[in-house]
Amino acid sequence: MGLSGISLLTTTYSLILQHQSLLLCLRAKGFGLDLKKDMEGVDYLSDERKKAQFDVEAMKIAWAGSLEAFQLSDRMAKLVANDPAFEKFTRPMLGRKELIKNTLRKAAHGWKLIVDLRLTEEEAKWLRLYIDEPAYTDLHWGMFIPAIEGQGTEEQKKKWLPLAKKMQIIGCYAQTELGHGSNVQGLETTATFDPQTDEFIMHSPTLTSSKWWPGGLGKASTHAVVYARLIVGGEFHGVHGFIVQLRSLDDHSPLPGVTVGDIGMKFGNGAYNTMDNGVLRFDHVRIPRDQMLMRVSQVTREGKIMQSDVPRQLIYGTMVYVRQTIVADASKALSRAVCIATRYSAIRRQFGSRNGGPETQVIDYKTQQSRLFPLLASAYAFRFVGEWLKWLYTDVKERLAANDFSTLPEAHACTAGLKSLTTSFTADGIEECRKLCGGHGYLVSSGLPELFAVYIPACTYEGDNVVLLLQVARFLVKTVSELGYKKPVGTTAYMGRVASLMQNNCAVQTAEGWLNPGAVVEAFESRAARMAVRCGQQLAKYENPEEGFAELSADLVEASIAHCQLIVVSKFIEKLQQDIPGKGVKQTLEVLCYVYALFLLHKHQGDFLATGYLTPKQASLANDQLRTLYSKVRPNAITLVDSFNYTDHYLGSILGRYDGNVYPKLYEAAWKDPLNDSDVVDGFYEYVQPILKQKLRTAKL
Ligand SMILES: CCCCCCCCCCCCCCCCCCC/C=C/C(=O)SCCNC(=O)CCNC(=O)[C@H](O)C(C)(C)COP(=O)(O)OP(=O)(O)OC[C@H]1O[C@@H](n2cnc3c(N)ncnc32)[C@H](O)[C@@H]1OP(=O)(O)O
Ligand SMILES: Cc1cc2nc3c(=O)[nH]c(=O)nc-3n(C[C@H](O)[C@H](O)[C@H](O)COP(=O)(O)OP(=O)(O)OC[C@H]3O[C@@H](n4cnc5c(N)ncnc54)[C@H](O)[C@@H]3O)c2cc1C
Repeated sequence: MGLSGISLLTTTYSLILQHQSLLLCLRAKGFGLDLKKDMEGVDYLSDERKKAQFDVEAMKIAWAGSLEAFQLSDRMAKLVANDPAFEKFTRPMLGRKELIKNTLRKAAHGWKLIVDLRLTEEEAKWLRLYIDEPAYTDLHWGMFIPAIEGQGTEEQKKKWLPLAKKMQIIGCYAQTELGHGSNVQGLETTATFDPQTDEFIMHSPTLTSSKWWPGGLGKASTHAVVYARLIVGGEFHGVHGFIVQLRSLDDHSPLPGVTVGDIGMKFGNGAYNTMDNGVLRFDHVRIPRDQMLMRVSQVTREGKIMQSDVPRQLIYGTMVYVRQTIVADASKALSRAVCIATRYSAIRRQFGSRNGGPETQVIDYKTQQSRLFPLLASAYAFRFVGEWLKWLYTDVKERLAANDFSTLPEAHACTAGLKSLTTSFTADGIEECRKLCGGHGYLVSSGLPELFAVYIPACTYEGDNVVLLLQVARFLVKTVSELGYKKPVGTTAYMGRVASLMQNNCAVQTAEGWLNPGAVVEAFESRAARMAVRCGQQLAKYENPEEGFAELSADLVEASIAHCQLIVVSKFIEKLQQDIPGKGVKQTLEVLCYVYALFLLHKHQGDFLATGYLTPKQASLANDQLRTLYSKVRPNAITLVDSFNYTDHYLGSILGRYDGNVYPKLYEAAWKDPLNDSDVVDGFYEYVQPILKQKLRTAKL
């Protein structure tokens, strides 16, 4: 018997096992048989795993970034998965109060582990990821502490950071208000200096000045960094951050003049409802002068404003930091959804049975591949661009500490643009994964609805994605307008070759011609440069640049997307120029890199054609190549998602189980639903039976 014969037999056998275990479960409900007799311990995806053309263990390390990073992440994943305190299956069924209490309990347990096991900051971040539940601690560690680190003076850091890092105070980041989020300069909360008492008076003068949204504010925080209009001597001196105590450290009650609470339920069950997003109002609350974060500007005892050499934009610095972390998190959320959809697509069969043989695995349908594999490739692309962005941010942070602010504008543009690009794509990608799983994807037990609900606000928080792309557009327009006298550097260096990028057209003649990193990068550079220059030319027609910018904003957003996609493609290609050990690892990543680039090229071919860089024939060759690439991904699909090294606990999905034992577990889970605790539903006798028993007086229905 040939290899294919053996494989057919094994597949058929796996299928029979699945059907057997399903039958056992069915009987379990109907005839009282033991559910445990389902095929626990069988790996239904083992055939798929045998198809891998690369070393999976080496790919896990490439995905993690290094052996050490892999080991660290793996240790934390197992620590969480093996600790019953972090169970999360019941989460979507909890009421809000229970949900929040449950989250507080988990956060306390997580903190205890951090202290008892003396975990490093890096380990704590992985622990948080695998606990997989948004909590007030995210804002405390992710925004309150970074705001003090970035905007506080040495003295302020010395006073507040030890308290915060030992969690003797809990802080949040209170910027957004009911009336303003995007427009930070439009905030209405006031901080008025009182020279008599050497204090600031924090006040909420209008309803719309109420702080609204800050995570951790609603119920947990004792303190906040509050962004408010600085008023000294009756004059407005811009928006600044102030450390304000909100609740008593004894009994947690709000301090006098402070009104604080939760803003209410958000989208989905469980999901982001584990977070106490809050509302906050001040009624002339006094704080000492030294609680204004004073690295950027200082207010003296006499009420003088002193500006340091630090640019004003540093007040927005915490957002740059968090946007960078959000890019790294996009690859985690997308890869998680893709892992679920890929494994399930290999288990799920529909149509195509011949002579009583097995039906076709849905992953073998070309349409399924053309929807799923670009998402898989994007997860890897975002992982590598996130790695690069972390490096960029670390570099900027070191420079800022040394008062070198030269790279801040580029860091702002990159973090804003990539945050927008990766979160929008990931949110859409998770929903696509749900659809790729058919009906079962809509079940909470697939893990996808909650993942979607918890993820989508990433398109809004830390800057609405369109508002952020407009920031990138400002940066691009400025770069284009300075081309005559200033050499562009960093991610806009390609603009320095704008003349040739505008002139030279694509030289690709065959589908294989697209398997060339130079050709791919040049295509993305030309498209981005041409779109930015075109916007610049259009803008020049307006007398008032702001009016022109507003009028052309939709085109400017598209130019920003083109620029950001170029960054992701280039960073993937640069990654592949590094040494990546392991049999077949680099080759497999090369395939994914081309899938990512050519998928984008196909999706946005309108841009490439309209800018005149490509001919329709060349665009069509790219699509031909894409089809070939999908066939190369297919045998590696399962092991590519195994390489994320996600535990079943983290995935939280029956469809995405490592062993592929989907049907029995779905069936079992259904019977665990509280609705199935009794055969006759609560309310039947009051509301259903009377209808059944009614005697209709009219026969017209
Ligand atoms: C269990 C135990 C656990 C243990 C702990 C473990 C550790 C856990 C760690 C967890 C980490 C996770 C952290 C992540 C959590 C994520 C949760 C998210 C919660 C959400 C928070 C928020 O949403 S906070 C609020 C965010 N708000 C915004 O983003 C507002 C968006 N708006 C703006 O950014 C701005 O207002 C603006 C940029 C859109 C406009 O501002 P403005 O009108 O002032 O500016 P201009 O357009 O005129 O620009 C002026 C000038 O400034 C430049 N610029 C703008 N922004 C920046 C910037 N950020 N940095 C640098 N420069 C900037 C701009 O380019 C202009 O420059 P010119 O040179 O003048 O052109
Ligand atoms: C889950 C969640 C958690 C949050 N956590 C915090 C937190 O911890 N701390 C905090 O301070 N804030 C927090 N926020 C608030 C968040 O930062 C803001 O909601 C966000 O910055 C968007 O601002 P906005 O709500 O004012 O949107 P808006 O600006 O009102 O956006 C509404 C629409 O207008 C469009 N728009 C706005 N301005 C422009 C423009 N100039 N040009 C074109 N279109 C425009 C937008 O694209 C969008 O379509 C959180 C929000 C959410 C959803």
